[in-house]
Amino acid sequence: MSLMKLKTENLNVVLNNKLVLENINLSIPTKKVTAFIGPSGCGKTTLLKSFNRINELNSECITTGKIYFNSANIYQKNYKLESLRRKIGMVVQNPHPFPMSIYENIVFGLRANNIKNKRVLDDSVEYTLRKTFLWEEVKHKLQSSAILLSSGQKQRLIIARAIANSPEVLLLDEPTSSLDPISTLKIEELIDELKTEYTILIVTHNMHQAARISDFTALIYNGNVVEYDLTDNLFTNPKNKLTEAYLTGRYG
Ligand SMILES: Nc1ncnc2c1ncn2[C@@H]1O[C@H](COP(=O)(O)OP(=O)(O)OP(=O)(O)O)[C@@H](O)[C@H]1O
Repeated sequence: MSLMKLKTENLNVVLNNKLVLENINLSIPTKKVTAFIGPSGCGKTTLLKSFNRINELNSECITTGKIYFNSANIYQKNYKLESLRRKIGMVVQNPHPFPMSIYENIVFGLRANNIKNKRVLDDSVEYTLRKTFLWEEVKHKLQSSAILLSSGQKQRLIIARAIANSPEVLLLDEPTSSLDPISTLKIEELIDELKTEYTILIVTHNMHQAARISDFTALIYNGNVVEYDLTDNLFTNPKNKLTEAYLTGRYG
């Protein structure tokens, strides 16, 4: 378990009376990139959102089973959700920074935690912007509105904002689907850099992207894990006929 950051055990998710995820058993290794691929509607995003219990914001969601995070079951009663969501940050498809300055976007979570020391806030802004390769691009305009950044810069800012909360895990839900090829490449390089410090789970529609950036891949189909393996194995030597059919474009 020590090399595993997250582990699901018989995870089922029902949304509005529909069984969306069925008996998911996955171990997610620490400081690796794990990709979830599969056809539209198969349950990838729901699976991603189960790792920080965001699904529960939908009152019609019923989750059963367990997810261990650092060996504690996050679905146990009284698990502290606020700390869970700080430690497991999430970045979604369309980058929407808060309508405030670049600086304030990044320190938002710190301020919410009552951190007021200017030096600490400044350091966090510089550290996270350097980490996301944005510092040189924005250091002269930290007080400008984040809304004015390009889409690719906004997505890196949102990753910087997640990192400012000192997470252990980053959940990325199709983080490049609205970006141009150059911005996509920058995010992919960033993910490669970030995995030295964080455990990364990514949902992507783009199989080439999964093959390029992930260490492990799970193919989800109809709410089930069809195959989960090292990305190289899954793409070059799939064990399941369904995986082979999906990878060769015969369905999905
Ligand atoms: N709030 C909801 N109520 C009922 N069903 C839902 C709800 N949200 C999602 N679903 C259904 O759950 C299934 C899985 O959705 P999910 O968004 O997890 O799939 P996905 O694989 O991420 O899809 P995509 O690749 O299109 O984003 C779909 O059939 C979807 O229609």
